[in-house]
Amino acid sequence: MKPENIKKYRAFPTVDLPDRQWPSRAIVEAPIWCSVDLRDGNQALPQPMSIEEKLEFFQLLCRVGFKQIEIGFPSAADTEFNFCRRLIEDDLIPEDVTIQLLVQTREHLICRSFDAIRGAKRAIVHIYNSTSPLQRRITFGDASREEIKQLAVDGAQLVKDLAPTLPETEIVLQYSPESFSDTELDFALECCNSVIDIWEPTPEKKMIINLPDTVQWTTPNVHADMIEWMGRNLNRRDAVDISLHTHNDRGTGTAATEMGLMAGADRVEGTLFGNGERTGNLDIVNVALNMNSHGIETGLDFSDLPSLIAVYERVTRMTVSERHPYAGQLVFTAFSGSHQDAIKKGFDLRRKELKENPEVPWGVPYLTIDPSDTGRSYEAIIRINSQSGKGGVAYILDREHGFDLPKSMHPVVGSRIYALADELGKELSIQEIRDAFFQFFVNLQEPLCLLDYELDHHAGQAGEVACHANISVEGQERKIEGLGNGPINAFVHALEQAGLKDFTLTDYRSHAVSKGSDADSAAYIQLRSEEHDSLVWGCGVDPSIEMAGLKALVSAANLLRAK
Ligand SMILES: CC(=O)SCCNC(=O)CCNC(=O)[C@H](O)C(C)(C)COP(=O)(O)OP(=O)(O)OC[C@H]1O[C@@H](n2cnc3c(N)ncnc32)[C@H](O)[C@@H]1OP(=O)(O)O
Ligand SMILES: CC(C)C(=O)C(=O)O
Ligand SMILES: [Mg+2]
Repeated sequence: MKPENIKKYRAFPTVDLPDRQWPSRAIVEAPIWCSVDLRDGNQALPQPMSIEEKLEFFQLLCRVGFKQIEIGFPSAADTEFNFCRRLIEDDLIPEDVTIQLLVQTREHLICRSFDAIRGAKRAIVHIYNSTSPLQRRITFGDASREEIKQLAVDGAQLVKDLAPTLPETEIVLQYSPESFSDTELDFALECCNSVIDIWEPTPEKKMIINLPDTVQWTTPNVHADMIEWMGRNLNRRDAVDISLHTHNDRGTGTAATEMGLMAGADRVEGTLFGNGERTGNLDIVNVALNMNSHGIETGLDFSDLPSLIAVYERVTRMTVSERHPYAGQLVFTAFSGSHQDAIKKGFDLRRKELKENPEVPWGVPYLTIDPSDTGRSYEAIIRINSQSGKGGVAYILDREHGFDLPKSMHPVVGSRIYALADELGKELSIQEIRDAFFQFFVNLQEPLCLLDYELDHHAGQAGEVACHANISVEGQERKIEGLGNGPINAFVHALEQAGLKDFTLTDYRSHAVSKGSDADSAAYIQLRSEEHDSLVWGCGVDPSIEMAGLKALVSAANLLRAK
């Protein structure tokens, strides 16, 4: 903003609460959760959900484990009303789930809402009126505090009067001093206490006081102070569940909710992935998974985020951004080399430690949780572009293609492959990484090519093997033979006899390839150039472990010649 424009804004007042307790408290248990996807989320969609879409979303919320679900604003529109009727008439509300509806403290709207819930076993009737000075002055045309409090009182009284007309329905009252976030605390308290006094809740039959961070005007610590102050001063505190309802205007919905819980709130309203007015409601997935990541059970099952996202994106026509906490496509993905190195080492060590102790606590650098706990596959964790490192390339070749490269081979393979990504100016797919590995290191046949070979295991002195091989060198076929204490040594000897050995074999590994359609073996051979004192690694892949070794040697010899 330009300085002259900033002058029109004012600092937000803080709360005088020198003995505040919340900063030294920790979250140790989950709150009561209430999804407001079908109301606050829905009311903010360019194209609100149809009845069928709301129904699919409702069933999804039930599967996740929500026991309280705000299903809409039935007095607002026929779709909303009919959705509520559909749930009740088709008996679609699970026994342990309570529906909640929202309604302004206006008589005709409350009456219509009662028509909507007729026949329900239990319903939370959520009434609200705006209370802030801004709304009193602007929305309600300079209404006095008394007039605004009266809206709350009249609304609560009407709900109390109507409740006995639905004897089969247990009515729970919820009151929101809407715009609580910029309401004077003493006035918010006055409105809430008036409603509590009318409803007369008991610890056995509680009511809900929802304190909405309708528009976030200030920092989350002030929100927490406000919640702690209200908790200390509300009438019948033991008969009231204090509920949080944060939005995200300052990008601090999650922080405000977590601090609000530390400040004593009992309940949290929010939506999946933070859909809702403007910057959205609190993202419940975020808060619940934050709790899981500290070892707290929440009663909400977010173990398959990809399938949740698929339904959410289809029915709301919103998208989950790539950087969205826990849910975004890229939030567990490392492109950069140093992160990949640490993650690969973390996973390797974890695999080892788990064998000794299946309960070993989570601890992988850069990953606050195990991505597989939210249904994310490991393949997305490390992706390769020009910023990547050897560890990342080795991880993909191992995890995705089954090639467990010797550690000293990582630098040469890594640098060759991320240089290719740089050259192409793009991320390499898993298949492209395999193709590049094969192109540069595996079964190389130029200029030296092993056409076929035979081994005689009873040749020479005890234990020696004779190798008779047909090779071609720059297109010229030759027959060569040699003796050694194994096939590779015998082949090396054959090359030496033919004047083709200008190297020393310095390392050799092999293993069965655990991925892929064919059962293959992979062998890795390191050669040192006798002339240039340089080292190269080559790889051979073949169904026969013997042939894989010979191919690895030929690949390495070819790489040495290309130096
Ligand atoms: C922060 C939140 O998310 S609050 C929830 C917001 N959600 C929605 O509004 C979605 C559903 N709403 C609707 O469909 C409509 O607004 C309805 C059906 C509820 C009401 O429709 P209408 O009466 O046609 O229009 P509208 O909402 O503009 O009504 C505004 C009037 O209600 C008054 N009003 C607003 N809230 C309240 C309240 N809680 N108690 C009493 N009066 C209220 C306003 O002061 C205004 O009065 P005025 O006409 O004398 O100026
Ligand atoms: C109706 C209330 C709870 C609301 O959605 C808000 O204040 O944000
Ligand atoms: Mg809201």
